[in-house]
Amino acid sequence: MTETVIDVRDLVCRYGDFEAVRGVSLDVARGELFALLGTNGAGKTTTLETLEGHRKPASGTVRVLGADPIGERVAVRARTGIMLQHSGFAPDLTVIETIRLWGDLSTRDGSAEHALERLDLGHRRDVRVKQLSGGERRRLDLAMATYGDPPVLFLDEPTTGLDPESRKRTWDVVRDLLSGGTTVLLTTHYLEEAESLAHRLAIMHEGRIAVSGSLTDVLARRPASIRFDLPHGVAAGDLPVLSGDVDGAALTAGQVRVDTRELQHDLGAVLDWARNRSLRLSGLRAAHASLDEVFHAVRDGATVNEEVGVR
Ligand SMILES: Nc1ncnc2c1ncn2[C@@H]1O[C@H](COP(=O)(O)OP(=O)(O)OP(=O)(O)O)[C@@H](O)[C@H]1O
Repeated sequence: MTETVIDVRDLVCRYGDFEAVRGVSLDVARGELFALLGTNGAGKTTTLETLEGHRKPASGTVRVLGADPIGERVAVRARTGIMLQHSGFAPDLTVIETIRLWGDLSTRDGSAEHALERLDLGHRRDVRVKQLSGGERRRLDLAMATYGDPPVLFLDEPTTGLDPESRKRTWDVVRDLLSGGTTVLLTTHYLEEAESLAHRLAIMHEGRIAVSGSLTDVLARRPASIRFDLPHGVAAGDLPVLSGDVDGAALTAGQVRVDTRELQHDLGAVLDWARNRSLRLSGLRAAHASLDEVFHAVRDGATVNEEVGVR
């Protein structure tokens, strides 16, 4: 049986009269990475802050390793690594002094050198924090969050501002931690980060989870597409009967664009049709919806309140 490490039930958070989180439920199993995506102001950071014990829910429950992050703060903090969206460093301390200070404050045992090496910061150990690049600071943040190998990590936009190379290096570190059994809840604005790392994900919009599940579950919320150029001499009425919708305006312009929930069936029908007529379909493309398309549909309100795949 999979062990639930992070459990959020019907979470509501308010800032004064404003309801920033409006009934969010999610769970994350041991060794799993759950990515929380969403529009600006969707409530991702607020959700994360309640799990980190920084914010008291207006209602609902949050549990980390079975404990209440506020009521059992000391026990939970010792076992969670937190990477905030914005962190404050003492600018005149060196990198190694910063992480050692962190180690002294932490209730976890760990090695400052190991934490730095893991994030490829060993060669920067004697540099003052104020001299680090933005990307190096972000890596120092992650080194501090992962100091002493906590079993749970909360990462709030860990790769924002990193160049693609540094981002990929960070992903490798996160993958290593996952394979060692670490449980991760991550927020990000980079959809490819969620595609690359997440076992499951949710897209939040205006305080609610609009859609969640595995990547396959989430992509299945939007129709797949089939595209090809209308072959020369073929009339629109000659096209095969498909379960999906054919875009009439595109057809007038000589393009066949079909949005379908039955990709395999409709693609098979198109290929059979072309083979029987010895037609060559130029520009043929068939694809599931992308995460980007699902995200935009959520932002535009198309799939809000259609949760899928929540265990
Ligand atoms: N301290 C605060 N006081 C009042 N409103 C706040 C406060 N912090 C956040 N909010 C509001 O709550 C909502 C959720 O904010 P939150 O930071 O959780 O969103 P987010 O999904 O993390 O956004 P982003 O992707 O932009 O970081 C937003 O409308 C935000 O303006």
